[in-house]
Amino acid sequence: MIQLFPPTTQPVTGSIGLPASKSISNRALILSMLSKSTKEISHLADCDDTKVMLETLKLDKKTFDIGAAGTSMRFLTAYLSNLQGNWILTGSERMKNRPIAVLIDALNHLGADIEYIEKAGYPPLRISGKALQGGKIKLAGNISSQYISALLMIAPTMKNGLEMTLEGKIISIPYIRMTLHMMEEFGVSAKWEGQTITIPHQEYRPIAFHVESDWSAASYWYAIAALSKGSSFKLLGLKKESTQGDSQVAKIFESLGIKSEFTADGVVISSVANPVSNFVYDFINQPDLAQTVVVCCCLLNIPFSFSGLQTLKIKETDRIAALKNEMVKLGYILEEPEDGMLAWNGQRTNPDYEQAICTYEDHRMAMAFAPAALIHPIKIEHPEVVSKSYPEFWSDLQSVGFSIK
Ligand SMILES: O=C(O)C1=C[C@@H](OP(=O)(O)O)[C@@H](O)[C@H](O)C1
Ligand SMILES: C=C(OP(=O)(O)O)C(=O)O
Repeated sequence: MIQLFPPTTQPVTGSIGLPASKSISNRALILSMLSKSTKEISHLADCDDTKVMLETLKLDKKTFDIGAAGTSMRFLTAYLSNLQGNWILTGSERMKNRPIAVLIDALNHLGADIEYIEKAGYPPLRISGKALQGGKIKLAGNISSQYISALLMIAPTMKNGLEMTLEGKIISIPYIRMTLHMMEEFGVSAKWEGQTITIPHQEYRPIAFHVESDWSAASYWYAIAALSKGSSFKLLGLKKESTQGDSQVAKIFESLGIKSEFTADGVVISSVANPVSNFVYDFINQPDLAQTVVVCCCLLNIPFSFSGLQTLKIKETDRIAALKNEMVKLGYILEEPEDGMLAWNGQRTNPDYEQAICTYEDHRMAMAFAPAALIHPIKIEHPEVVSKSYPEFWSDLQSVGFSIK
């Protein structure tokens, strides 16, 4: 557990070399394998979720423990089911409770041979890999876009390609677009019309690839800027025109008083204006920003009504329950008016600063609550969880004057 203290001098300023995007890194690694590329992937993420991907893709074992990495589990399931050999994929206790049936049913329908080792519908998985023929499938588009990205990436390698029809409301769309965009960079084209994505059989082209910095990681710096009037940070390696849906954080925080100015090597963010007095937002396309914005709005005393949060229950933890449990320790009472929503009407209770914030093996719980140190005394349990996506998070905070005990 750590106790986090704010910088003694404010406003806070600094230049932050953000981590590389794990979403882009993990796609680049799969696409690089599929294109048989020996070319460099530069600025590859150095986080747990990418390390486990790199380790597994060495294929020097038969059983791989994927830990808590959702993208790695889903992308590797599709990749290995299409590759000759017998493989076992397992993961953390939480991973064994994150659903994967939609992906397994789709792959098995395409001719894959994947069995559940413990509980039906969840990892661990036994995969008898073989070249898949491809064809037509239908699958739910409203549970996790990672199943869709996993299937899309192997699609052009299958003899008959893939025609995928998505059922229900499609969630996390920017991540699907990111996959298709990167596949295009690796030489493969796709057609997306309505609910159907079609990818004929094609060859991937090996290319050198540079990974952008992570816009989701940038969100914690936006929150710090919003909570410390007059503060300013340069966030290195971010691009305005990004395939990352979480680049929308710049727009979201405009409502919270933050200006974003793009330069050749990143973005300069500064707190310049007063925030809105009430905030309504639909996070369906940016689920990973929700925790940052929920915590930040409470701390700014801005009542909110947020929707599009239905997928938060099956991420690293049930993030809706975790936010409600932990915000109350700081004295904010959140409500869940209906499934997929979280709201705060300004209702407060006495905070209990003796209670540390629990992080539930969720990196984003630790990082979303860290900015709270600017307003409340705060202790955070298991701060090491940040290594899932942002290993240098605490040292970056220290570099701008936060202290940790
Ligand atoms: O494809 C990706 O890189 C991701 C997709 C999203 O998951 P869902 O599609 O399950 O919402 C997101 O939450 C996750 O952190 C990364
Ligand atoms: C949901 C996340 O990751 P994943 O699903 O890849 O484990 C995340 O990083 O917030």
